[in-house]
Amino acid sequence: MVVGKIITIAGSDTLSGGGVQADLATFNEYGLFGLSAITSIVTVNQYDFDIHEVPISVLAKQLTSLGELSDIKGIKVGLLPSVAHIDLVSQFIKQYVGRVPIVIDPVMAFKETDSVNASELSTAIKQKLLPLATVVTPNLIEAELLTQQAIHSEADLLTVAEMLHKIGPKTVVVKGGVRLDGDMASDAVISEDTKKVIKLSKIERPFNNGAGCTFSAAIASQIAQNVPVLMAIDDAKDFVHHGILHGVNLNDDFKVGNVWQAARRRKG
Ligand SMILES: Nc1ncnc2c1ncn2[C@@H]1O[C@H](COP(=O)(O)OP(=O)(O)O)[C@@H](O)[C@H]1O
Ligand SMILES: Cc1ncc(COP(=O)(O)O)c(C=O)c1O
Repeated sequence: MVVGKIITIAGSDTLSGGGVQADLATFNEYGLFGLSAITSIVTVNQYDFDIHEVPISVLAKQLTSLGELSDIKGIKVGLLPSVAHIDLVSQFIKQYVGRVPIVIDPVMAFKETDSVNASELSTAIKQKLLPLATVVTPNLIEAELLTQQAIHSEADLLTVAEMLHKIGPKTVVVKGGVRLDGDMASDAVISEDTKKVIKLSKIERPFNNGAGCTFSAAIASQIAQNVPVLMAIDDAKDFVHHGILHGVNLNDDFKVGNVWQAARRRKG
């Protein structure tokens, strides 16, 4: 058996909740070999975090290395810290469009990102990345930034997902997650012939750092291996649910712990 190769282009999370670390762990669980280009290094403690951008020339060299590899099965994109990073990654993934699935997780909902920067990033993501995407997976705040619409209900999730679908991605998943009120973690799914909300019970233990990265990496892993996209989304939801349920406590002071990607396999 030959193991398939998949690429993540994302930030490094020093505490391994999200980012490249979550993506690689997820790819491994789905039987793929993950390769990575790092866009930024995120340092975190319980009070704050900082995004240290990787210079554009260094990201370009990583992408050149990855571009020389054969038989890539899919690409997942996470945190891109500036418009210049978005431009470069957009150029890179254009060569793969129509050949392999491309999953874009438009990571922007860092509290420290000021609104000017968020609005610049959001405009660039809409123009340069969403039209290239097989699947795009914004969380509630990112979907609000991308559409300038407030989201308060499942109906709102569906409305903004439809707005984002018109920009060009084949499938849109807007994640309500813990941010939407209610007992359920609900996500809206829109594609050409689908309009639905998927939901599982909301887990109260706050071990969901990395939930979004893990969810989109799980979708990418499956569609890279020809699983139909709607089945891949349902399975990714189950995968991340187990990961939150059996998440990793960092220390007693941290309010949030990490998703554990091996949870479904190890805990069943
Ligand atoms: N506490 C939770 N209980 C159950 N599912 C959750 C919980 N938090 C997030 N999810 C689910 O995990 C996935 C990732 O969502 P979310 O955490 O909103 O993304 P992000 O990490 O990008 O903010 C979604 O399917 C969401 O519904
Ligand atoms: C590099 C990086 N990307 C993305 C995220 C977002 O993670 P999540 O999956 O919780 O949205 C984080 C969070 O710490 C991160 O450090």
